[in-house]
Amino acid sequence: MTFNWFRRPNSESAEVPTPATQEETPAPEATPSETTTPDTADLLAFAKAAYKNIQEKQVETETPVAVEEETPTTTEEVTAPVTEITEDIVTPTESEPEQIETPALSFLERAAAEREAKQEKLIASAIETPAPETAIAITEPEPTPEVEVIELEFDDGFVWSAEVLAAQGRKAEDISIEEITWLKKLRQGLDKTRRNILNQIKSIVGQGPLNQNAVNEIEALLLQADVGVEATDYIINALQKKLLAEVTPPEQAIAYLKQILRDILDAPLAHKPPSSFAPTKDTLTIWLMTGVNGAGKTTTIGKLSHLAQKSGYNCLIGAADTFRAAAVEQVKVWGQRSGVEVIANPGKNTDPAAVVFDAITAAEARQTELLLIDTAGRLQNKKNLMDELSKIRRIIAKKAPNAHVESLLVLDATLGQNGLRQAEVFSQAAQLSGVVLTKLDGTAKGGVALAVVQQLGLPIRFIGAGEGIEDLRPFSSYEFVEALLSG
Ligand SMILES: Nc1nc2c(ncn2[C@@H]2O[C@H](COP(=O)(O)OP(=O)(O)OP(=O)(O)O)[C@@H](O)[C@H]2O)c(=O)[nH]1
Repeated sequence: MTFNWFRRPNSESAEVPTPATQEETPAPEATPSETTTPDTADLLAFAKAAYKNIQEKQVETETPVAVEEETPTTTEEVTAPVTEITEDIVTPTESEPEQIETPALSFLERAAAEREAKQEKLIASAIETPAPETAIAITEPEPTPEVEVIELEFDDGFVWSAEVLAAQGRKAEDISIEEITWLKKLRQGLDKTRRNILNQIKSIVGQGPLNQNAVNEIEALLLQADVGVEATDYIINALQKKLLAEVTPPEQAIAYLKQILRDILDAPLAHKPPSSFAPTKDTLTIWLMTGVNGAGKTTTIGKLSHLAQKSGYNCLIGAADTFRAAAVEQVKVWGQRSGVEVIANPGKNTDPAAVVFDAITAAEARQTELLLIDTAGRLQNKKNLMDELSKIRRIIAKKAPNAHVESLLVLDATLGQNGLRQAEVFSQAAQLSGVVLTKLDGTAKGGVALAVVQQLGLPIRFIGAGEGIEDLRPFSSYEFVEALLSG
């Protein structure tokens, strides 16, 4: 059965109820790990049962259990599109009615239908300037992405990951090797932040009532972890309220600290319906991917398209970062790797809105459920960026009025507070609805996640913890905080 990562039981968008998540926790004393987690011996038994179950499944299927690929170093080897269609794009006019054919046809028939549709000039759009180029390239993916087996090991990381899943009410028989592998990666990725800074905070908080010195120390450590001034103030105030007033046993104090961090991370979702974010089957969802060059936008699009494919969604990529020539090539490489088609316009200086237009046409013809759109990371100035993004939004609103649209900002965690300054420009330009935090592996600035949420008021939707195609998953505040403080 296909495992839907976007609706994973312990992710925010889950539809499956979790018996003891942080949202349902009335007080810090009753966090998942304290209420539902059995004692250590039981947890070990749980981990062993999960391990045995995964082993048995592996024997049954005799197929590789996880995917991991080398990041390609050059684009040339794989960029040649399998199919390239060159055609005239008839510039749509404002006055003509919109008619889009979405038949279930073979690939060639669909391509012909698209051509015909355009030739008949039946498509209206909000493109203000005509698309200068006259060719659309559809990079068809190779049939199956490469796979590589990941060894199943019953090690410390496995036990920790199983414990985190157990604490969220998961059953040993439902746990997959991929979930374990991801949690191990997350824990490893946050290792530096945890070791350098948060372990010290944990030991101070665990020592009993906070005196002023302890408060000052915690404050300095949080700032070092790039938690940011606002989130640090919030944490300190909340800790002081609780820990100055009462004598709290160390475990409870730490549980309280974890609760505070989760509260910050979950705050932007407080008034949202739980399943509002995951793509819905049989309807079109469009995610506009924004962010400065180098943040990991292209890589994220590749990883998301792979995740969408394996979660059972029809996915398509629109290469609308036409500002930088190499960006289109890079996105094509990722399309090849994840087995997802890329809609691009091969000419130079093409209108990104025209690419979006073509991508939506293709998405409608192919019954695409998730369309990922790459956008330019750098334009001459903020106004250009705003103009371009709003033009893209207008095209989407006109051409796909029923699509569910989200705008995600890709942020490089290693930049810490500097990344946030860039983020503010995008948040003014792009009507952002969430953040993808990349490169959490190997940085000591993992605390920036808290700053992002507190300062931008945006939820983190995905996190990246490595360069491989499997190294990005939906964000879970519970798992993140556990990896940060108890990994
Ligand atoms: N360690 C690590 N590296 C990452 C992660 N995500 C992306 N990268 C690396 O960051 C670099 C930049 O990623 P890109 O996806 O090319 O970034 P971009 O934002 O599309 O930038 P341009 O390609 O310049 O437009 C690449 O070397 C990626 O492999 C991550 O989660 N962890």
